[in-house]
Amino acid sequence: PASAPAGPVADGSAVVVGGGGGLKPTISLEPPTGTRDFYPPEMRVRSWLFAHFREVARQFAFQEYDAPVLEHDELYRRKAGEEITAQMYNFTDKDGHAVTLRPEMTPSLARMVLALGGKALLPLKWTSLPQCWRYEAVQRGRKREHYQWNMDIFGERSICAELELLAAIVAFFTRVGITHEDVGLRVNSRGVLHAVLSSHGIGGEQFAPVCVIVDKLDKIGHDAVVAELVGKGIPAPVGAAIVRTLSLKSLDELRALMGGNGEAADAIAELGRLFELAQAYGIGEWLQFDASVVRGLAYYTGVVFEGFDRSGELRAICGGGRYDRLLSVYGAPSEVPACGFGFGDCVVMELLAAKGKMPQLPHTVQFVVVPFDEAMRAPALAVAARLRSAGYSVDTLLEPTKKVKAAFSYADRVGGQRVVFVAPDEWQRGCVRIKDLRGHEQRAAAEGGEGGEGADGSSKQFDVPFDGLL
Ligand SMILES: Nc1ccc(Br)nc1
Repeated sequence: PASAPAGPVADGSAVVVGGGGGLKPTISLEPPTGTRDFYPPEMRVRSWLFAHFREVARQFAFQEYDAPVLEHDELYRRKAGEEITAQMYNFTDKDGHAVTLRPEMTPSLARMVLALGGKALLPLKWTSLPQCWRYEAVQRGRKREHYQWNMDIFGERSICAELELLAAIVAFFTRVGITHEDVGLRVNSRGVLHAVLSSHGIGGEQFAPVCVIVDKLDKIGHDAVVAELVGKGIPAPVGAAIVRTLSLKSLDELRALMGGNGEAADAIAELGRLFELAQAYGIGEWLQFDASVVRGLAYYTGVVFEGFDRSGELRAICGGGRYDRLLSVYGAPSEVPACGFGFGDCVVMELLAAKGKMPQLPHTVQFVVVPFDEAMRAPALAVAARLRSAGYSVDTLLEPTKKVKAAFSYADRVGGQRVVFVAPDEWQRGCVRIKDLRGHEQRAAAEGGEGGEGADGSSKQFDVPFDGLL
């Protein structure tokens, strides 16, 4: 504001950047299109969310890894018509290399596991919290980056791997106060789709593009899906049969339609086993079979799943599935079974806000050390150092002040819980004066006074020997 002083003042009030006249930035104050700044309040929420992700990963015995945000373009060359590969944030670098900001983490993970070769001790359970990117046309006005919690298991062919992943997702929701009445997990298997295509003599190379098209059913509708499948050489009656399997509402219906043996029957039996074991894990109420779940990534080969909010207001909260062929596609000498999920940081925030579960995370500091004057600055630093050596969070008032009000004003602003005054008289006696600010607003309200004084007139302040400050 124009009235704000140009420089620091000793009354503890905030100095406003750019005060003393209109701000005339010589740079853009906005981050690049589609990206976000995380100011401290938003960063506290993000750190809170990531801490829950990491704590669940720890409880499920996953190990954290990371990879460069920049990858070779070739890692994502899948030609299955996916949106994710059509919107890559890719470019040619100064060495002429075709590179891209990663649109997802799974290919980087597959590359790392393949690089380990025989040294990869399977099963392997790894987690990461990568920032992932896309380049969308500006008019869509959508974000171009998000953080996506990844959890993956390599080396386990049975649905016990999917069960760990689903249980981890449930554990996260439970930790943040979201219940199975708020959200659910839709589960299906691409094995059924693969069986339908095989039964019509349609080869494996068409499987991924068909899945990508069928995943658009909700968006473009039945006829458009069948038409796009025809465009991929899938006769309309086969396309209609595929779409029909997606509308089935139960495993029994699916079993009845697909018959009791062969690839479809195996996929259905696996799903039945998954739902049965889910009960033992205590997550049965969260899961439901949904034949329409396909997910839009080309490399899924088996069970697929997604988290959804039961109000129907939000987009998918998370999604994942089995991808047993990805390492083979990258050249692995034999098939390495794998499954995993991605859980973005945006939709879950909308969900928490809608459910009133957003955390209140004020900035707090345990001690604010205040030198009485310049002569007390050195002792004040010694006091701060001693408190920090004991593990406390300590802010030091950089501008000495004799005004208790100024000290309180600053301490209030930075969320200080106690103020440590370092003044000559107490220091002569080897002491500092500590004033407890916690709850003083309540005391002030109760007494209608300035606060800082106890109900019995005693102030919540006490002198403490410097040597006893631990
Ligand atoms: N794949 C991807 C990357 C970035 C965002 Br925002 N959404 C999806």
